[in-house]
Amino acid sequence: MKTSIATVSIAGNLREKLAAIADADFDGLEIFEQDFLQDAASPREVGQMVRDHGLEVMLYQPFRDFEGLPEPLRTRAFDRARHKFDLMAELGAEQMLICSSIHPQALGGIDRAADDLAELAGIAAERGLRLGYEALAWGRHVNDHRDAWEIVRRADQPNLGLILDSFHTLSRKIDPETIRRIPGDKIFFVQLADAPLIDMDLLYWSRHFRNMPGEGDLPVVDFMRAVTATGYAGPLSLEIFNDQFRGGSPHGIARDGHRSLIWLMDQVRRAEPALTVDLPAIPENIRVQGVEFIEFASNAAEAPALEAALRQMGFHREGQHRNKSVTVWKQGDIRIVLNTEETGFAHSFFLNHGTGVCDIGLRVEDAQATTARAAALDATLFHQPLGPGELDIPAIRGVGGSILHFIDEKSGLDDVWQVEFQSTEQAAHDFGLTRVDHLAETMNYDEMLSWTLFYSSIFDLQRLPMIDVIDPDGLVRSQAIASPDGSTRITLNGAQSHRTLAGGFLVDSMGSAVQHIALASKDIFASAQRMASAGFQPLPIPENYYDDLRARYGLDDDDITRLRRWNILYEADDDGRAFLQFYGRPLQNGLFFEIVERRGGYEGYGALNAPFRIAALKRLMRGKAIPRA
Ligand SMILES: O=C(O)c1ccc(O)c(O)c1
Ligand SMILES: [Mg+2]
Repeated sequence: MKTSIATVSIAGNLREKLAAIADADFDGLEIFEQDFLQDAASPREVGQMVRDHGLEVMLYQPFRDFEGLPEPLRTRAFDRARHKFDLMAELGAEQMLICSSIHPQALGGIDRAADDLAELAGIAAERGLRLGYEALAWGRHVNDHRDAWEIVRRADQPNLGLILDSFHTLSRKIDPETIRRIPGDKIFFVQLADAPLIDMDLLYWSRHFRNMPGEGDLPVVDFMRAVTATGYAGPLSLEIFNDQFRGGSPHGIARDGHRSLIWLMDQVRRAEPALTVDLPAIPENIRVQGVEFIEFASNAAEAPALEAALRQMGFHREGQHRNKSVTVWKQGDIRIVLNTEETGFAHSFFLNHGTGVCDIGLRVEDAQATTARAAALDATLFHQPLGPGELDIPAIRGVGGSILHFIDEKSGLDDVWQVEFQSTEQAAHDFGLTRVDHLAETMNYDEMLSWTLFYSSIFDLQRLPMIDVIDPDGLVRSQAIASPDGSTRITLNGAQSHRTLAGGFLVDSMGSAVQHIALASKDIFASAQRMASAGFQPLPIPENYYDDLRARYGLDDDDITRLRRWNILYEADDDGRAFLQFYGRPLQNGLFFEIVERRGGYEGYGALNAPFRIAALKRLMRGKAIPRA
């Protein structure tokens, strides 16, 4: 499989783009005219720069407003094309994209367009160049790949073919199955882009909101299945116009793009096994069976506050690491690891971010298969020297400088608690907390798509619709991803301003990701009561909230009294499913715990309650001197 990306898709000047594209392992690129005109180097030098990076110029684009023009515009359009052909020769580009005309004077007619393109193809053939014709979704006369194909077919020139772009086809809801009828060798180039489903003007949508395959809502897998079925064997090229990407990290965006293409073709192969996909075999999306552990990095001065908070929530110190200053705290199926080592990864995390979650252990069926898939999807494997008797647990780098470890039963990695730890305390009691319900990770808004793609391409984690969380000082967008059985849930919260609670956390923790940890209770009222008697102080929720709640759900006085008594927030749907939650007070760096109970399989996360929670936290934090849990 040959991969390519249009220079327009990433930030930076042309040289930065080339470096990032080469680094991300693409085979080639589409040179966008603008990128190249802005560079000081001559076309010949630019061509050499591309080849010096080990890349190939796979397409020169775009050539606009060519077909269907009346004279004298028609002659001028041919002159313009000749000039571009000269330039392409210098650049070493053999193929040009012609997009369907939007010229106000362009005349319609399939044969007229076919005649113009056939004549131009003749001129291009003398120079050994190929032309590809693409239907823009907003083209004046041609805006459907079926019409573009009919024009190419009638023009009947060996060096004239069709260019398909998933955005133009899918944004107009044209059935991608229609592509299967086109001969693969007449498709000269394939451009890929996804996009979120937003009802807006096609041109505006295309120029600002495209994103990588798998980051949006368009049926890009169906599109590529149809393309693959034609026998098309040319490059797969990303052409992403996106406002955030233009200002993002060139390397990060290029890596995401490469990842998205591998994800896409892996999905194509799984959806339609009869197709031939030129991609090495990789394990399928990894099913996550839950969170095995959450590891905090801390130090001797800060750890006691966290230990006190754990005790107040009903955890006991179950084990002490045999070689290291690491303890494990347990309740139900929840394990929280506290690492106060003065060397190694956790320590460097602590130095960078302060006390925070440096490592998450996920339960999987096969840890080796997990890192194999992650590596194939361009994730970075993580290793650290092992101490005596320690297990080699596969790991990769995750969000916010943290690590993801993979624990399986198959290779005995789930024995780590017996092998590496000495048992210290027996459970005297528990407060009814059973498992990790979800982890809430905070990031800059601009990084959300990237981390969503990271999780959903490697794992079998599905995106729920994105929601807006209203912070009094700005908007936070929240993207939940969850395993199909709900055993693993992560919310990715994108902060657009440092004045939001989430944004403030990013500043204070120097970009740490896990801002809060939600633990599931089997009976939230019982847990709240027992935690309170152990000294746990919940986040106080104001009276107004409960007045509103009574009206919203028609709850009776007893219900309201009980909820208010324990500062529990409530959300429900029309089918009687409900979500109950309360929060602890922020610990070091603003990290906090949440206790939740899901009734009847409720799938949400309390979005309606989030503004109340945020306001309450901000009131507390403004009062400074945050009581330590
Ligand atoms: O937005 C545009 O003008 C434009 C240009 C060239 C393309 O290949 C495309 O898909 C869109
Ligand atoms: Mg295109």
